[in-house]
Amino acid sequence: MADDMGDGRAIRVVIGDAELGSGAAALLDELVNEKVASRLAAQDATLWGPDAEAEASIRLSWTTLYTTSRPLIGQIENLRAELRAEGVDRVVLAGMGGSSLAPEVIAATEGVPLTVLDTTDPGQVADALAGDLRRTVLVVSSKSGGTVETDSHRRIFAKAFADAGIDAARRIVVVTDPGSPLAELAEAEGYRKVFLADPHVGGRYSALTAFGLVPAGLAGADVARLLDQAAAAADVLSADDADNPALTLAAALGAAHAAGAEKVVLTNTDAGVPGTLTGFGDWAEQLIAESTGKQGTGLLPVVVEKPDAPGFADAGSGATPVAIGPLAGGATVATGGPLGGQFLLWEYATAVVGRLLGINPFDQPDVEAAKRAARSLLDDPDQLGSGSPPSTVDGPVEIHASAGATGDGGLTEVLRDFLDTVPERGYVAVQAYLDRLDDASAALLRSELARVTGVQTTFGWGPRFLHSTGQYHKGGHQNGIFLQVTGAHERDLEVPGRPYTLGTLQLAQALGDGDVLREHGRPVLRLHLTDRAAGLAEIIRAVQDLRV
Ligand SMILES: O=P(O)(O)OC[C@H]1O[C@](O)(CO)[C@@H](O)[C@@H]1O
Repeated sequence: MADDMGDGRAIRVVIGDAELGSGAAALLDELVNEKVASRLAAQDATLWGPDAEAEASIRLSWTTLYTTSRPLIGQIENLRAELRAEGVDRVVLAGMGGSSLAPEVIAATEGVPLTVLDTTDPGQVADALAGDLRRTVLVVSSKSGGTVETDSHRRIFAKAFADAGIDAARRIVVVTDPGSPLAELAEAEGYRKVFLADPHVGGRYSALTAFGLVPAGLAGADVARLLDQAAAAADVLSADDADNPALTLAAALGAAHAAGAEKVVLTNTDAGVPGTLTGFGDWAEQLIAESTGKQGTGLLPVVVEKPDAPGFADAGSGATPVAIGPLAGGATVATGGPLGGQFLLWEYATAVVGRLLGINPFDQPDVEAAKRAARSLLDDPDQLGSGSPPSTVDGPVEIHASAGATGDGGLTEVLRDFLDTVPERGYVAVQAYLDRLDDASAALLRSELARVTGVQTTFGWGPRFLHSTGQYHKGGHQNGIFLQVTGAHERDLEVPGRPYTLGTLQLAQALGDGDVLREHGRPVLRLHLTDRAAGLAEIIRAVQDLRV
């Protein structure tokens, strides 16, 4: 157990299962003897073998961010005070994956309002635009400076500010890497402020860089405290000691994987308690999936709603139920401690799991394929159309069946055929290219499908998941089946300066990723909702009918 962290909660990892504990103990000895923790803290790029060394040598600065990010605190406070003095107190963040997941969990955990745009759903973006623009600052966050979703949001908001008679340049703040196209553009456009992040930290390890701290800090989160929490955890996480919580977590997950448990089911076991890490699973999901899901191996994170949700206590031998919070609800592993410390805990542990699995935890080789496929569809709008014609229609649901699902019957039959294709120890992935606020009921599909099938089931909002579990779907264990849900748009939005609308981009992303998954031999079923609310209700009913 680590030292107390000042707020009464220490960074800790507990293994609550004897068999898993003994498997982990052997790995733990190995990790301690090989001095993996101290070498990681010293940013030793040789830890993942010669193939990963070049990339690792420019990806390890996250181990000392609790020190190197300190100068940001004053800059964020000053900008926040300036904006407040101008009556600007609504923060909208445009950013995908590592450029939005950390600030979202920081803001949610601290209870400060932050509107996150990590979607191409026109309705969701239109709702964000409908907020009070006079009080709004847009933070545009992108390491590469070339992410299409984020660039689209910037274009849409810049025009909306201008249309409302607001000087857009004064309302756009940029976080990016030095020398990126976005950094250049921000300078050319005279945007209010550019925070240049440390380029030696990858997106999913960037929680404590400007990517995590600027949007959350502008929204009112106490980012200095976050760095204090990470600093307080640093010594224990870098110690070559069997009590090191990061080594314990890595050894548990590594031992579980070696025993066939390639899925990690995550849930909060202290939801509702003050200080609980709200939404932490979604951040950890990207870290784990993009870091480990490659070369046909990896850990598949399955984020579930609560400890008694299907897939957790009944995780089965193919999955490890991990509690974020106290060991409860059937969890075999639990992690505890404040947010800043847990960011660092999971980053250390994931990097160490990468070494145990023999992969490079700092690249994402399969993400680009889906981006390429979407781009080629956007370049050829004829091919895109509204997608190929449905194989059949059941009320408000158009069924686009592929291998394994005949599409001849109604929705229930099609779903039954489709679900029959899941391999033993496989998983079902629900991918909803919808509005995560207005179409929130889509998320019920995860628990309903998991309950009916008894199979581990993930849920992701598209295109957000493409920057998270999307890597694992193509690069990890090839035993997933994919249920895509797309929907008609009541309203669409032009992307200024681009020949496509947001709705077209959203559809291209769904179809493009579907094509890539099929190329990998994976079954894909797309259900298109001509009426979103009625269609979702219909799918949920059809899933429930599978029980009989
Ligand atoms: O910050 P960027 O460059 O816009 O990238 C966003 C996300 O896209 C990815 O590069 C690939 O999905 C993630 O690793 C990253 O967090």
